Amino acid sequence: MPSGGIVATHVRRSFGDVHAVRDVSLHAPPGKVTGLVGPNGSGKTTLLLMLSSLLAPDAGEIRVAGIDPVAEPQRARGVIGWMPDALGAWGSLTVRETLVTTGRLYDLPRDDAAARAESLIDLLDLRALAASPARVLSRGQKQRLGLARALVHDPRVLLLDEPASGLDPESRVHLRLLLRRLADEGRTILISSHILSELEELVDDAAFLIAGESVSADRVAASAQRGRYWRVRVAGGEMVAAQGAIAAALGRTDVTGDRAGVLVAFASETDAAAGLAAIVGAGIAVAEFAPSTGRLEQTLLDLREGTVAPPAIVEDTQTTGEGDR
Ligand SMILES: Nc1ncnc2c1ncn2[C@@H]1O[C@H](COP(=O)(O)OP(=O)(O)OP(=O)(O)O)[C@@H](O)[C@H]1O
Repeated sequence: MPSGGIVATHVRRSFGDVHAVRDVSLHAPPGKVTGLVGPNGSGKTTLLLMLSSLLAPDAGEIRVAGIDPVAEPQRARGVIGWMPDALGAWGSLTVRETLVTTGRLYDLPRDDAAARAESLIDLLDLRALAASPARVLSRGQKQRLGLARALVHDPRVLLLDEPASGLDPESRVHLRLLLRRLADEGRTILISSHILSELEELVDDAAFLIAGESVSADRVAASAQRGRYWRVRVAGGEMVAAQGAIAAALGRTDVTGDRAGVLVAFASETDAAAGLAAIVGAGIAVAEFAPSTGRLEQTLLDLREGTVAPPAIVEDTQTTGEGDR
């Protein structure tokens, strides 16, 4: 069993007939931001609740910074910062009062709790809202308060459920930089999300959950290696003509397209590079050539389907490319 950070071994939890978590093993090491990736209902929140000592597993072993949250929940809570997907309770308390009260619940002396609240208000950019009651905050502002609350007792481990949801682009960049800094200080960070484009930019590594089961590292590596769709955008080109020209350049009939470009599946990056050379060699003015999905999204699609799944079509496939004219 690996030590340090978060370690789960064959963890299981059912609710009556619903097997929310069937068999999950994972390791989130200190100093890294680890993503917990899975479709809706795959058991992410149930697992996070067990890791954070708020729900008992039916079977399996959990260690968080070396502590067993089942045997020693209070000790575990002392090292864990938990941010649920929705900020619960205390709507009438202000942002400042929420943080001071949380600090007091973690046994911080009054002055320390007040000082900690002020530094977290600055860290999470909540100064203008410090005296506002929590109930008037927007979803994104509540997310920031939720993260501040999770950090009150300077935890070594952070468990974050959908932390980026509701954040505008600037706040997402801020979150990414903050989480990187917290990880660089040696903290263990586990973040769940099903919005993979958000997670992609935040995490060092990812653990995948499918139908309550963790996916082995070998299977994830194999899925990540498999082919994917690439999107080609031709400079000033008209889409239908570009699609035909690219199909001819590649000698293929399975080339499709959408409003954002022409879509071609390649089995590997090497094949994609050779395909790009063939397209450029045929005199086609390529303005963009990139994978049509992010790495995490592609891996998850592959794990679920067992095949290269076609990407989401941006708009109807037989567009005349009005935007290009
Ligand atoms: N308290 C509960 N009682 C009964 N069923 C539950 C309970 N909590 C979760 N479940 C069920 O367990 C399964 C896993 O739910 P969970 O919330 O852990 O998934 P998730 O991966 O976090 O989903 P999402 O991405 O939608 O938040 C779902 O089928 C859910 O309906």
